Amino acid sequence: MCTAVTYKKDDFYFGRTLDYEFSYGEEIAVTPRNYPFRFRETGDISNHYAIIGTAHIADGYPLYYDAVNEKGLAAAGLNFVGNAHYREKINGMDNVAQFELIPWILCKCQNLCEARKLLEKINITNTPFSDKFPVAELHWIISDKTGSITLESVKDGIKIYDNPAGVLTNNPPFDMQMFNLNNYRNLSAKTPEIPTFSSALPFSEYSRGLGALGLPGDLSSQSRFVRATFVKENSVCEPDENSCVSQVFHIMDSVAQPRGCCELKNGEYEITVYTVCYNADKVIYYYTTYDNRQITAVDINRENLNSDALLHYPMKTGEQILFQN
Ligand SMILES: C[C@H](CCC(=O)NCCS(=O)(=O)O)[C@H]1CC[C@H]2[C@@H]3[C@H](O)C[C@@H]4C[C@H](O)CC[C@]4(C)[C@H]3C[C@H](O)[C@]12C
Repeated sequence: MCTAVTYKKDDFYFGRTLDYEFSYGEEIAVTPRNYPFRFRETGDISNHYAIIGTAHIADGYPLYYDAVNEKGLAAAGLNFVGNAHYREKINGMDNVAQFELIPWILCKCQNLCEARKLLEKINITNTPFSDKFPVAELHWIISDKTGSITLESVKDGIKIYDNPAGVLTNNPPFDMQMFNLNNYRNLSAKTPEIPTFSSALPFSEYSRGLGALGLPGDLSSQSRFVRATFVKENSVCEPDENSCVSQVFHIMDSVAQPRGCCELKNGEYEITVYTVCYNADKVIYYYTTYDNRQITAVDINRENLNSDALLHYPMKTGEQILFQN
């Protein structure tokens, strides 16, 4: 399972948890403006917006899972198993392989408005990167400070939804996730003053937090969608950078997976492998990993963005505990 969340304060933040039973060996990859991107069907792009994100690097190519470009446009791919459906090449369309989608959008578009326009002719193809990598069944959230959209390629064709929640998890399709929120419209951060259940019974306010009783606490995708949306919508924080970064990690912690609670058929456990929070305005990548809870950062502005050489930083995965005595 995975969850992506956006957060707007003075700056715009974009975060995601990557939940899985193993790691593909991801790194923080900075693609500078002159790195030549070779797209299988739409040609080469040798000059583009610089990109920072999480990627598995294969043969010198960044296979991005999530990323933001230097203009503040962000995107993330999340599992959409059983629903994602990609096609063969179609003449007259922009034929983009599933693994090319994030770089293709972030290379070309500086904001969500441009991304919407670009996606008008998209056909996501089932071309694998190589024999080593099966095509990943994903759907995507694409966001900037003005809002978010969800992109799904299903049997019926391409679906592009406005995403007013600014949240994405996994199955079911996005329109069903949004509809399901209706079932939780009574939830509140405040405890209701007057019980609506009955005026004849002696209800007591025996605990704080009663307003959100019924918020689903499990790890299913639909429950994480509701929970992340509720926590995000009720989130309160100061506008400075450290407070916002901390708050976005808190929102994502509300849907994180501790080892042991989600056992798979093969006896393995799904865990939150890493959590990333991008400041999309300042283009800084903040992350934690399952075993390294200290926030670590990579700032794109410290790199030579006019270069043509892909840069990558391995994630720091070991716990860093600060002893105070
Ligand atoms: C497994 C990841 C998604 C995690 C997730 O959504 N988990 C939820 C599980 S579930 O639905 O609830 O069961 C996805 C997100 C991005 C994916 C990677 C990116 O798409 C980049 C390449 C694409 C290649 O085709 C396959 C390898 C790969 C390196 C992908 C491996 C894997 O499918 C990743 C890492």
